[in-house]
Amino acid sequence: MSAIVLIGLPGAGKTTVGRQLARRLQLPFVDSDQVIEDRLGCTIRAFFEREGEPAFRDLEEAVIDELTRGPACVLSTGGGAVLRPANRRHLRERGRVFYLRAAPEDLFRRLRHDRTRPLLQVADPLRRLRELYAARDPLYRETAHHVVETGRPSVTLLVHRMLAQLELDPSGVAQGSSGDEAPSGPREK
Ligand SMILES: Nc1ncnc2c1ncn2[C@@H]1O[C@H](COP(=O)(O)OP(=O)(O)O)[C@@H](O)[C@H]1O
Ligand SMILES: O=C(O)C1=C[C@@H](OP(=O)(O)O)[C@@H](O)[C@H](O)C1
Ligand SMILES: [Mg+2]
Repeated sequence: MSAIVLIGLPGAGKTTVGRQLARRLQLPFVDSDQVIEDRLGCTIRAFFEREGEPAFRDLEEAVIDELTRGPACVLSTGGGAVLRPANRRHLRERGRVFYLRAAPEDLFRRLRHDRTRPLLQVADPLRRLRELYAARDPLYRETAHHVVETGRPSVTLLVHRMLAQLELDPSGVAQGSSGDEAPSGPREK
């Protein structure tokens, strides 16, 4: 296993939880959005506005391919990483994937003053989050090995729960039902 991967909608806590999880596991923390911003030399929001979403997705796909081949790490992705089939395959086959799930209303509460998320700079961001949830929840579930409910628990508690999952199943091989396994069929590795 090379990467412990966090996926989920904007505001789910991928960056925040991933950083703390990496610290606990003494693994490097990598955020694919941060890698992209470092390479671009500008923010993702600025790049989205200048070049459009498809150009961002091309870059994101290349970065995810590269990072999932790299050394062991905790890898937090951008919320749209699961849109490309190649990303879904690479993340699931090369990593241990946690879907951080939260309801659109919780995400809206966390992000309503955040101006860095390009897809949410619209008149009705809650409606947009509901649309994103409807479109992407099946893709997150298809990609994930574990689903973690993130609406109420603190970041620290979430990290504890993820560490417990990793201890239950350290090899990445399914060991029967543990209550929060993603119902997405047999493991592929
Ligand atoms: N479990 C949580 N409880 C409360 N606030 C959270 C939780 N997880 C993340 N946050 C807050 O939500 C916001 C978005 O978190 P972030 O890590 O940037 O999400 P993502 O990377 O998934 O978009 C941040 O302000 C963060 O502090
Ligand atoms: O949901 C998305 O499509 C996106 C989410 C962002 O990351 P966060 O999930 O960390 O906001 C970032 O990758 C980009 O703005 C696109
Ligand atoms: Mg993030």
